[in-house]
Parts: sequence; C-alpha cells; structure tokens
Amino acid sequence: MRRAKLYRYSLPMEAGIVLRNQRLKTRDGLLVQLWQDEKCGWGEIAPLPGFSLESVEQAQQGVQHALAQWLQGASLSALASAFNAMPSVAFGLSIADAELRDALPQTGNYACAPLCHGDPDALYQRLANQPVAKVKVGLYEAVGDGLNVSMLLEALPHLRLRLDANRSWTPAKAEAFARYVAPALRSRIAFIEEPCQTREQSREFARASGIAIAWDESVREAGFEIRAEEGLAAIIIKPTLTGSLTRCRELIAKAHRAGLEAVISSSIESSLGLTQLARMAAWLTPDTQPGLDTLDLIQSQLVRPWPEAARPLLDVSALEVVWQR
Ligand SMILES: O=C(O)CCC(=O)c1ccccc1C(=O)O
Ligand SMILES: [Mg+2]
Repeated sequence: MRRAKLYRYSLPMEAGIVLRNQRLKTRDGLLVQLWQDEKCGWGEIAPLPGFSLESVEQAQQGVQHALAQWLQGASLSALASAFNAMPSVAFGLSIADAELRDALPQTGNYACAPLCHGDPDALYQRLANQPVAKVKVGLYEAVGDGLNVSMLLEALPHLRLRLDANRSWTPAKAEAFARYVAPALRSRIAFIEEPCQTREQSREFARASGIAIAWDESVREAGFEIRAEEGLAAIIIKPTLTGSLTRCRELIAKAHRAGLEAVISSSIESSLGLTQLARMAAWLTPDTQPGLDTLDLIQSQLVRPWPEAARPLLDVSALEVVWQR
C-alpha cells in the first residue's frame, strides 16, 4: 500500500539575509511524506531563489506528476533521477525514497563548520573548540578580508579556515587578499571556494599564492568534470542544487577517487532537510565536516529538530496540505 502527502511551507527568515543581490524574506518549499506498507519517508524540495532555475510552483507540478506514477507502481528512485532540469525535486524525492527503504542511516554529523560572523569576542568563544570554520570573503575590501583572516588564524592557532569568495575577485583583488595573509598562515586555509570570476584565474591564484581552492558553482556547470588538479583541495556538493542522491553519490565517489575532499553543504533548507544532509555527511563523507551552519537563518525549525537547537519547532499539523492521494 502506497500513500503520499505534499505540504507547502513558508518560514520567515532572519532580517537582512541577502542572496545574490536579492533579499530573502521567507524560505519557501515543499515537504513530501510517503508511506509504503508500515514505512514512512520524508523529503524536502526547496528551490533556492537566485540559485535554482525551477520555481516552487514548477517543482510542485513535477512532484505531483511523479508521485501519481509512483502510486501506480513506478520506481521512485528512477522517477527522481529523471528530474535533470529540477535538481531540488530529484533530491527531495530520492531522499524520501531512501528513508522508505531504510537506506539513509540515522546517525548524523551535526558538528558542522560554523559560519563566522558577528563581534570578535563572541566569535572567538564560539570557535574555541572548533577544528574548522567558514568565512565569507569578497563582500568588502579584499585587503580587509586578508587582515581579518590573518587575525583569526593568529588568535586561534588550532583553527583551520574554509573561505568562500563566490567568484567575486578579479586577479588583482585575489592577489591583494593573499598579500595580507602571511605565507606561514596559508596552509591553515583548508581551501577558498571559487576565488575568481573564471576557473583559470582561480587556478592561477592557487599556483601563485599556495592557497588551496575548492570548486562549488563549477560542479553544477555543464561539461564540468571532477579531476585532481594542482592546488585543488575539495569540491562542494549542495544536493538541493545538484540532484538525486544517486547523482550526489557519484560526484562524491569521483572526488574521493581523485583524492579530493567532498563537502556536503546547505542550500538553506529547513531543519528537516538539514538533518538529512547531516545524515548523508556522516554516511558518505565521514572524514569531512559538512557546511550546514544555516539553521539560524530561518526563524523556526520544521517537523524534525536539529539536535539541541533553540529555535521553535513547527509541527506538521501547522502546514498546508497541497495534495494527497
Ligand atoms: O557552505 C556552507 O557552509 C554554508 C552554505 C553556503 O555558504 C551557501 C548556501 C546557499 C547558497 C550559497 C552558499 C555559498 O556557498 O555561498
Ligand atoms: Mg560557495
């Protein structure tokens, strides 16, 4: 016996969250709840404005179409993998399918790399016992970023940093950044995600500075192939922007075969989606801390809590059911 329910949610975000030049006031998405015999599985389908090409409305149409076929006996993982044009749908359906088949282990890696922001005193306290943290760079002056990163690395000698420039630097700005990070500190930068506007410029920056890089946006571009490259340390996998669990596993396996780290990372899912990503991370990237420190960007948690998180939890009974069979 198969049954399916589709919910829509809209959760207020903290004030002032800006993504790719657009202010995000609410986080909107779908939850799918599936039953097969005595088993139940959940998935979250949450296209991210500014990043995903599909809208929530388009995703909902796609999900309903796929679920109607699943209820007729079709394989959900095959249906999910067919959603190449809507990665959020492919991921949400495939993770619900994995829960139904008990294929997603329960243990999660909830020790993710904290995102650094706020006043220095509170930040230093928060980082006191952390092996690795993440800093966004490229939003202000590159020299200021260099000074800030150097200060953190000098103040906290046990700490390694992941940086993320989201392709914002020209080669000159990237060089200005590196000039303000002493060579002795550079090896404690685990990587910087996409420092420059082009991949070739980012490779050249890595060669010249000795600072390792990681691919994030590139991984989702047509024709990109994961391979070992000089100066390349990691690839970032954001499943909601990437596709089905099968596709994510292929990319992770390819990265590991090439000697690269694979970092499972948030697309600002709710606590339900984030806990599933933490479980994927414990299972598929056991030696790597995932990049999931985005829970506090949304004002409430949803259905399943993140361990020990303080935010109020919204129960499923508060959600609008948009479709059920
Ligand atoms: O990777 C992380 O640690 C947090 C997630 C994150 O940075 C992010 C989340 C959503 C969209 C883009 C980005 C980004 O990599 O800039
Ligand atoms: Mg990034």
